[in-house]
Amino acid sequence: MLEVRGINAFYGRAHILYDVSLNVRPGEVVALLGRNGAGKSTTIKSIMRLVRCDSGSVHFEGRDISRAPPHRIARSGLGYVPEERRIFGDLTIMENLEVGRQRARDGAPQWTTEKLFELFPNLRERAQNLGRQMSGGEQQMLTIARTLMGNPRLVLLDEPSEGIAPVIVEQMAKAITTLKREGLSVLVSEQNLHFAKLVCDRAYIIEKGHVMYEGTFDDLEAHPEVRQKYLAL
Ligand SMILES: Nc1ncnc2c1ncn2[C@@H]1O[C@H](COP(=O)(O)OP(=O)(O)OP(=O)(O)O)[C@@H](O)[C@H]1O
Repeated sequence: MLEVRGINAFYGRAHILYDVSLNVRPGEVVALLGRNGAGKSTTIKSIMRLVRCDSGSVHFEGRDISRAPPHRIARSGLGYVPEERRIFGDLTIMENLEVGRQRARDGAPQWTTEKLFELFPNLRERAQNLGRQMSGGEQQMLTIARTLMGNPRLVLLDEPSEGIAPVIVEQMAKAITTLKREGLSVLVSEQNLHFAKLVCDRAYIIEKGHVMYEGTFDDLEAHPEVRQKYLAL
């Protein structure tokens, strides 16, 4: 479904990702784990072509999107939820959702505002409030909901649990499990191993721009030295 092969990414002259490869199969929720600064966001931005990549390729549903502009990639059914929750503070929650609306897509769950309010009940209560009046956790939910309004087949979620209260993290985990049940594929970048374990089928670990591990959470459980080396703070 999503196949990243050997990408090298750069900010200016700084080489950040080294031959990063990973894949997400249809219906899978896959974690990209790693410490602060390991290269998780850069990997996700590289898939969306928001960062310069000099080699390798990205295929989405069999099509090479390595040279496509970001807006074209987003329109092809690949949703992106950035870490820095870019909601519109002067628009209501309802209006924020409308901004994300795209056509229905074959093979993708179809979202309405009503269905999204079932997924994130907090948003329903505050549908007419302005974006800027919401808490960090609610803004995170809104960013995900707005992306879902585009009816994507796969979503890239950049650190959804970062900086939000534990009770909201739990709601987020439940929501992602529902997305999986709806048939959506997800690549989620995370530092929170507990959260990732709750929602993901398997994981990649990235460290200093290199993929160092690929496997299931049971494998990871059985190898505390891997967790210690690449994930412990
Ligand atoms: N715009 C930028 N210009 C230059 N270097 C950057 C830029 N953004 C990130 N970096 C560097 O690239 C490396 C990878 O950063 P990245 O944001 O991908 O890490 P991350 O794993 O997502 O961590 P975080 O949890 O901090 O987001 C870091 O060394 C970071 O300092």
